[in-house]
Amino acid sequence: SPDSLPRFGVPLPQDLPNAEEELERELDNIDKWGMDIFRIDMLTSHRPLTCVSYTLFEERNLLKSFNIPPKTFVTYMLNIEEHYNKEVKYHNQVHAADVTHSTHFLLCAPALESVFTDLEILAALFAACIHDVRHPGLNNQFLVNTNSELAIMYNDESVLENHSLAVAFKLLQMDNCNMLEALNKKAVAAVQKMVIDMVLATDMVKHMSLLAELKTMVETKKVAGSGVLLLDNYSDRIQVLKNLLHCADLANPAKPPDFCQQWTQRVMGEFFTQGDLEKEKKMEVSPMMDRNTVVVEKSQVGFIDYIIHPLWETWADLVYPDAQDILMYLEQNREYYQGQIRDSPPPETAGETANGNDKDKELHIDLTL
Ligand SMILES: CC1(C)CC(=O)N(CC(=O)N2CCC(N3N=C(c4ccc(OC(F)F)c(OC(F)F)c4)[C@H]4CC=CC[C@H]4C3=O)CC2)C(=O)C1
Ligand SMILES: [Mg+2]
Ligand SMILES: [Zn+2]
Repeated sequence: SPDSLPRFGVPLPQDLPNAEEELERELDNIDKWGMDIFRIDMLTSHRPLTCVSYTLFEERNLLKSFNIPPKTFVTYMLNIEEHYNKEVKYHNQVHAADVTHSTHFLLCAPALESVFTDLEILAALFAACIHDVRHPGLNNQFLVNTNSELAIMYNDESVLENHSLAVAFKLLQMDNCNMLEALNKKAVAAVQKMVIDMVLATDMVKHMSLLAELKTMVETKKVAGSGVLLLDNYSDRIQVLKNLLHCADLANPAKPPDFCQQWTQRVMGEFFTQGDLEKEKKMEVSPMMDRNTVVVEKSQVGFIDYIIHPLWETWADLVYPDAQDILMYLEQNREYYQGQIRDSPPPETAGETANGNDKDKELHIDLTL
């Protein structure tokens, strides 16, 4: 019947004869880390978020469990997808679909089996879908420095993250978009609180404190007899979910090399666009955003060494041994970028400078001159 939904939630491109079977083949990998989200973006005429989220909610039986009418779910998700900015090179609907898929994969870890309730899983997937909606391709610092409407609205505090949350909950109230309408008030309030806590935790200014808490949790990790994590209070449960979404948001360097490199191209394209705008406005150009000075490969090695590897190493400890393959991709990508840095000096041996002098002696001489 005409009002029945397309099989994958979204209409497929007419000019691609076997789009449906191609898409089915890609979605067969939905439980795998290496699913090709870029191909799904192409096969769905740039609606990967609605397609992936609809497929995941169906696979996890969440539509039936929470009496979410499929039509309402798809209407809301298409609306959310429309509110991601296609002109933005990185923080667009493909990133949202990728983070949603990565969130699903991380929730599948055996160490987390039957740890989270369906309501918590719904909240985590929903948070991933909406976490960057209406992202302008500019970072919080820029919005604050330019006294933007948004920065004033949110008093300079996690401006983008607050904005995405407000837009997502506002869209829920539009005609036949309220996918949570069948949940009781208590459940809606619980989902809303978890989604807010998780999305606010994707602001990179929270990274170091989030990682410190995760490290503490790993050190004091309580495991049930079956090997699954024991999380017996909201604070511990939401802390794992915050870190899970943060890991999904920071998963690009831990993906297969060709996907990692596509994400890098996209994010540098977005960063350089902001850098150009900062130059135009005679502002100081933000780190890693000056297209004339940035060495992309060096930025990636630094990003992996300072941010990505410490986080993923800790996550891998928490769910040991479930994230070992992800760590392998991360180390492989780090070596790739390190190798791409032209005339990169050989790794220094301990205690010697490049020309073989002893570091301390050389430094001493400098100090006395
Ligand atoms: C300069 C250093 C030696 C020391 C240092 O402090 N940092 C961190 C840093 O400078 N940051 C922190 C992360 C910020 N950031 N960066 C993102 C991002 C995504 C994908 C990237 O490439 C590839 F994976 F696709 C990427 O590459 C990077 F090299 F640019 C950056 C987003 C992460 C989450 C939310 C929004 C985006 C966000 O807030 C940017 C500023 C260092 O990186 C190394
Ligand atoms: Mg964000
Ligand atoms: Zn994001």
